[in-house]
Amino acid sequence: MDAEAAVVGPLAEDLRVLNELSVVSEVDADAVGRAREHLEAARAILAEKTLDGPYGVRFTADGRQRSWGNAAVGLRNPIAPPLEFVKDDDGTVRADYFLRRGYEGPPGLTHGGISALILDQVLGYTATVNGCPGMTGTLTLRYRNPTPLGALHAEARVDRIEGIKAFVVGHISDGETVCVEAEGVFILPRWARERMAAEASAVTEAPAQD
Ligand SMILES: CCCCC/C=C\C/C=C\C/C=C\C/C=C\CCCC(=O)SCCNC(=O)CCNC(=O)[C@H](O)C(C)(C)COP(=O)(O)OP(=O)(O)OC[C@H]1O[C@@H](n2cnc3c(N)ncnc32)[C@H](O)[C@@H]1OP(=O)(O)O
Repeated sequence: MDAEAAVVGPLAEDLRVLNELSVVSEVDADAVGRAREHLEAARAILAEKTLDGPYGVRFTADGRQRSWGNAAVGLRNPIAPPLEFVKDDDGTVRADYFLRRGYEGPPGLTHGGISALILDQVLGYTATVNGCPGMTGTLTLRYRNPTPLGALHAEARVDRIEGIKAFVVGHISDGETVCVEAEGVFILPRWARERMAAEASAVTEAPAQD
């Protein structure tokens, strides 16, 4: 982990814990007030210097990609569980992750929208690392069984690629039972196709070099 990650990663992790405590803490009103005074002090320090816009995608000096603001995988983003992906030799992508009690939807269970967030990211990443990056065009979910909170597993594989479209399938399980199944169509957008075509023709038309 690089030096910046070692500083900002633990901040996001602290905020994940605070998010859960906001839901489950049973301390009295006086204690809540005291906690908020500390949070106000932290807010003032962190707000001293900020980006003007979203984090976006950044690159390190050696070319590694940082999606640190991403709501599913972002190292800096306390909303992100976060997910960490492993890619198998056959192109399958897997993630073991843990959902704290702040991700609740139905009582005691994972919110269905959170499962959609996770599957969108897992399937989209799978398309990208299998050579067909794209925006989510359509994401179809089947909520087969209730999804618990806690330790969960997601995985995805490319079903087929048709030109600019990757058809990806995947699921979330609790280790034993498949809870949510997903199918996604990921499409290389027109603007990206046009940019790539322009770059290809610029290379073709470049004068020969001695
Ligand atoms: C070098 C550049 C690389 C560029 C990479 C670009 C993106 C990569 C982004 C991230 C990758 C990184 C990691 C992955 C992680 C993240 C996963 C989360 C991703 C998201 O969270 S992302 C947010 C939600 N997502 C949107 O915000 C999309 C909004 N929307 C649009 O940006 C356009 O709407 C788009 C691009 C979908 C299509 O636009 P377009 O102009 O390219 O489409 P066009 O009309 O040319 O159709 C071309 C062919 O796609 C078919 N088609 C069109 N729309 C369809 C649809 N909705 N469903 C199924 N098929 C569809 C047509 O039927 C035709 O098919 P056919 O050729 O067979 O006739």
